[in-house]
Amino acid sequence: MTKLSVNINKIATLRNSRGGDNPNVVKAALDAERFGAEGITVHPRPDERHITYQDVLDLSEVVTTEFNIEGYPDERFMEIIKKVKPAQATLVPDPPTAITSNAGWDTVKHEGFLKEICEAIKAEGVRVSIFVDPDPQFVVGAKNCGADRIELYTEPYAANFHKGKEEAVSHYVAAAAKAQELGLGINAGHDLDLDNLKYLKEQLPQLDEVSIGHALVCDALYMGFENTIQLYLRQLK
Ligand SMILES: CC(=O)[C@@H](O)[C@H](O)COP(=O)(O)O
Ligand SMILES: NCC(=O)COP(=O)(O)O
Repeated sequence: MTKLSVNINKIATLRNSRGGDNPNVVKAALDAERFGAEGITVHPRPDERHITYQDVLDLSEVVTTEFNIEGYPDERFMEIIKKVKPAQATLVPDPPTAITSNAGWDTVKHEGFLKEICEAIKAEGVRVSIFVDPDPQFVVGAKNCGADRIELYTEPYAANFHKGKEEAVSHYVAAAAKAQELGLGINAGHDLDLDNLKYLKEQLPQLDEVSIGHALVCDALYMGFENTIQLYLRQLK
């Protein structure tokens, strides 16, 4: 079974745009869970452009499905992971100025750093997922770093889906096979949507979790939050 983790970053983007508390991210998370979401994902970035560190603390008090906190493992990220102890921490290599996540880790080059981070997070009883491009060498590297799971960076899949879905998904099939061989859990995320999700799931039936935010929130503007979450869940059945 592949779980749908709803990333609520963009709810916070809308809230921050007016400086108030509407929409309220805690309400959005609770509603998402009520509508069927099997996890809540947030990505507190150093500039707090959307999810703030206070949001993370507030959400940790109420989220009852899997809470997944994504981010670059700097001091502040590690501090919040140790304080909140979410179900999962997903390590992303984003520099502070990145407009969004645009690559996975080079887990070979950064093995020493990531190994220390994985050890520290796992010591807190938190599952560690490392965000990687669909390259078997980086999957092996994630295993060597001590990760429990990988998260396959699916922007290239989404970008090429309409040009040729078979070719676009082929790298992910190979990377997922390597992960399964190594006993790593398999997550996926970034730019997944109602067009490309079902095929990814069909080709990667062993997916543990997809985390989806931007397209889902955009779809919800037209189709409603509850209906949209139900539509995404149906792509995973
Ligand atoms: C790691 C990942 O792909 C998502 O968390 C992405 O980083 C979303 O971040 P933004 O919502 O800031 O675009
Ligand atoms: N890890 C991916 C994520 O949480 C959401 O990415 P996106 O759907 O906002 O592109």
